[in-house]
Amino acid sequence: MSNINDSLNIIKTRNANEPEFLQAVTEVAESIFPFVEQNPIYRDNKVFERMVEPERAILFRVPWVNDKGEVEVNRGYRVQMNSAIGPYKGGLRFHPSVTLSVLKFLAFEQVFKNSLTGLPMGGGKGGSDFDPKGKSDNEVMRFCQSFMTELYRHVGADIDIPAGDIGVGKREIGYLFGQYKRIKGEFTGVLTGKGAEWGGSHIRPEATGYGLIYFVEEILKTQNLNMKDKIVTVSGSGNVAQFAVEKCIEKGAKVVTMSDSEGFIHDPQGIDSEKLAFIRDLKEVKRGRIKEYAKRFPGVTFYANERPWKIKCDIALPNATQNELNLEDASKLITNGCICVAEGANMPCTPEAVNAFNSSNIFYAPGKASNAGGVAVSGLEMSQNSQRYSWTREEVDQKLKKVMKDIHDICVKFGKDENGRVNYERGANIGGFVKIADAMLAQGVV
Ligand SMILES: NC(=O)C1=CN([C@@H]2O[C@H](COP(=O)(O)OP(=O)(O)OC[C@H]3O[C@@H](n4cnc5c(N)ncnc54)[C@H](OP(=O)(O)O)[C@@H]3O)[C@@H](O)[C@H]2O)C=CC1
Ligand SMILES: O=C(O)CCC(=O)C(=O)O
Repeated sequence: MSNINDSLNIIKTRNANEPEFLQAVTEVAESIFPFVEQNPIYRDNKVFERMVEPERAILFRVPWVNDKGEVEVNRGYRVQMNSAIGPYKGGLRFHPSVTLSVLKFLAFEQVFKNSLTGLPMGGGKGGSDFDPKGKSDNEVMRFCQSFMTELYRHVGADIDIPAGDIGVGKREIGYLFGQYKRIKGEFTGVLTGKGAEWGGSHIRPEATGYGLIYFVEEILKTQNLNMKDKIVTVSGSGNVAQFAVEKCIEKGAKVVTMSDSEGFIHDPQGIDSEKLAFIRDLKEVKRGRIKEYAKRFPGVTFYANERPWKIKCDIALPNATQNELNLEDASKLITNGCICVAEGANMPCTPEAVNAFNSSNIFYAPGKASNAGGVAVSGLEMSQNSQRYSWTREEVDQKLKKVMKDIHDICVKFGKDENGRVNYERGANIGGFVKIADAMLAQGVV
């Protein structure tokens, strides 16, 4: 029988040019290999070796015409990673940093995350190196139409159901959906994150940020703590960050930072609902930069090209992008007495930072568990679309809370050590793995 560590070496050689993908795979491998060794049926059937190979990865040309009448060409992708427990499901990212490696890491994480939600969803991810920043609505529309003109043949309500991610929000989902409907001549739930008036679920825009805070509350509960009066640092100012901040305010916590790719603002008075409304308008309508906040509100400092982790806090929520919190940042958080770091973004903490957290008293929640609320409500959107029915805000919110609590329970079940301390990283990785692995075993070597 082959040694699972030999397999990791083969995976590293085969994907040598894909650093983000290897980072995600190595992180999972380190948690699950001891478990796989104890359960040789997974090792002998090469379940992990199969899981790291996408079922397919589609790469395509996306030509479009800008407002000056010039032709532009971008690259589009869809990575269909694993369909053992349901159709492929995962977001689309439009950002200049998108590569096959980035999308493979995101698709791989998505497989585990979707499994943790308890809903029947496989994992995938897609996107493009297109940058929506600075583009007109018409340019974004033409790009989305061209993107879907190829993507439509690979997706479908029971095949692969994309959604939003960085650079893809309600506007882009609308243009993508419109083009799919025009080409196929059918109104189906092929995308999630749709407007509530045309098939979207209530609470989907809020779900990732709200779910993150529900998960943090579950962690705090284990220590008889809650969110009230906690100082929170947040990175990002997009979808996930905005709704995480909204829920923190509702729970009585004080959020003192937000950021974008140009730097972060520190508001020692705290971001209240009125200030958050300013940020929402700035980001969703004006599509402006976070530094405007420091010009608008007194007592606020803008730190250009810096990240917020040096600011003292009880809870840190990295909600922007991958590898935005490194060992130096982690050491600062530990020294400053932070209690909990919960990832709203996918893989925002480097492996060195994660190891530092897990060796300290900080509770570290990996994104595949703590940010799963978004895709969970996407799964609920799919159910509502299938039934041609729509649940109320309250109903969806209750279901979201239950999913986040259940994920917390899974992390405790698989992550508790002999001293009773929970390693959420190990818990999420093993908990996510078992369900997919068992489905793969049941379905034979495919
Ligand atoms: N939307 C969802 O439902 C889910 C999202 N996630 C993850 O959450 C994270 C944020 O996504 P979302 O809020 O949807 O995306 P948005 O596009 O709405 O917002 C992204 C935010 O992160 C900042 N950002 C993006 N790239 C960088 C970078 N390279 N350096 C610094 N800041 C950056 C953006 O700043 P700027 O505007 O300057 O680029 C912006 O503030 C991602 O990791 C995503 O994968 C996870 C689960 C679900
Ligand atoms: O809602 C979805 O399908 C995707 C959400 C997503 O991309 C993610 O969880 O990272």
